[in-house]
Amino acid sequence: MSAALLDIDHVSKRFVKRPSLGERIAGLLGAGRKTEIVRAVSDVSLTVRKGEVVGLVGESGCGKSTLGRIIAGIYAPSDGKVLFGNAPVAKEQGRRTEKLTTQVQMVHQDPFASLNPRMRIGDTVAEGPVTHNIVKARDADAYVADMLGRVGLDPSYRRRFPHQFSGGQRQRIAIARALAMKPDLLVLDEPVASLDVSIQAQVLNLFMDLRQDLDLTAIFISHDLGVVRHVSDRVAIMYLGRIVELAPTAELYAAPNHPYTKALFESVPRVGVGRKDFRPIAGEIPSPLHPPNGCHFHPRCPLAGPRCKREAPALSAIGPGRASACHLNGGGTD
Ligand SMILES: Nc1ncnc2c1ncn2[C@@H]1O[C@H](COP(=O)(O)OP(=O)(O)OP(=O)(O)O)[C@@H](O)[C@H]1O
Repeated sequence: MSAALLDIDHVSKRFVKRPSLGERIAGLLGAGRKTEIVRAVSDVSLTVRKGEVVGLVGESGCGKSTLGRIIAGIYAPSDGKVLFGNAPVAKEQGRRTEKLTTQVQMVHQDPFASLNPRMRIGDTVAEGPVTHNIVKARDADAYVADMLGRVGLDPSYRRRFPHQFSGGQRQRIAIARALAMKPDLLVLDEPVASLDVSIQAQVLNLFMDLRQDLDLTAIFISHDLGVVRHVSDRVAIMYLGRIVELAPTAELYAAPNHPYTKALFESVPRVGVGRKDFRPIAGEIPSPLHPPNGCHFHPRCPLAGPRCKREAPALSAIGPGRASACHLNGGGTD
């Protein structure tokens, strides 16, 4: 088994949500909202080995992007630490977060928003590697041409602007930009969610090819269980800021353990004319401003007992390489 490359150690992230001007004025009249704390990520620990792809799955708002940004050094955690090759990925400088490594790169969901519309894509791809002395300015043009070729784009496209590309091509450019930094770890945040299904398959296949060619390690964030199954070696299921289940992909899909994971699988519509064999998860995701006590999933869990309301279950081993955070696995729910 290869060595740990990334060590996420008891990481939490809280955002301070301040009231808007209107809410502050309403506050003066006794009806406003106070400053509140959003608990986006709560006490997450995860180790990722070199060459591994770990999928991060969960419903909207469960903290996937926030965790991804912490791993990429864009946000500093409120508590805990993220070590990449035994060194921190970021540190806080007053109110700013300073990223300390170029070896972790992130690919964002919306390739149009993440590319500067006024820059030729060749300059966009070259900017990071030249700034960080990964390539000399005089060699940048050939370097960019090589990177575009790797992601299946014609190298002559480097003189074009982002608006001249389709969504799938823009996502390839975003991947080329990240790869140009010669990263050891990629964090891909919903990289295909904004693309048509047929284009999604092309970008996923590109990722799989690059993974093999470059021996990439990656965190692949998605709400789509089908996509994650295709690309990941292991999967972490998140619910309201916590990892509730972690397992090798094949085992998770064959036999999910946590009631939330099971509910998530059952909520996925399956292909089949006139079939109605999916069940949406009952109830709403609670707000991370006021997460429920105990197990965060208990208000929606068909198996919850009194203990689930009072005590948060720890993410504990349930078999080799598998962990789940449910009282049903030990001690019961009473
Ligand atoms: N900068 C921020 N300030 C305040 N709250 C934030 C900030 N970023 C995220 N949040 C809140 O933190 C929670 C987790 O958000 P996050 O984007 O990490 O979830 P997600 O699982 O990636 O969801 P989605 O798939 O919709 O992006 C949400 O309630 C979100 O509103």
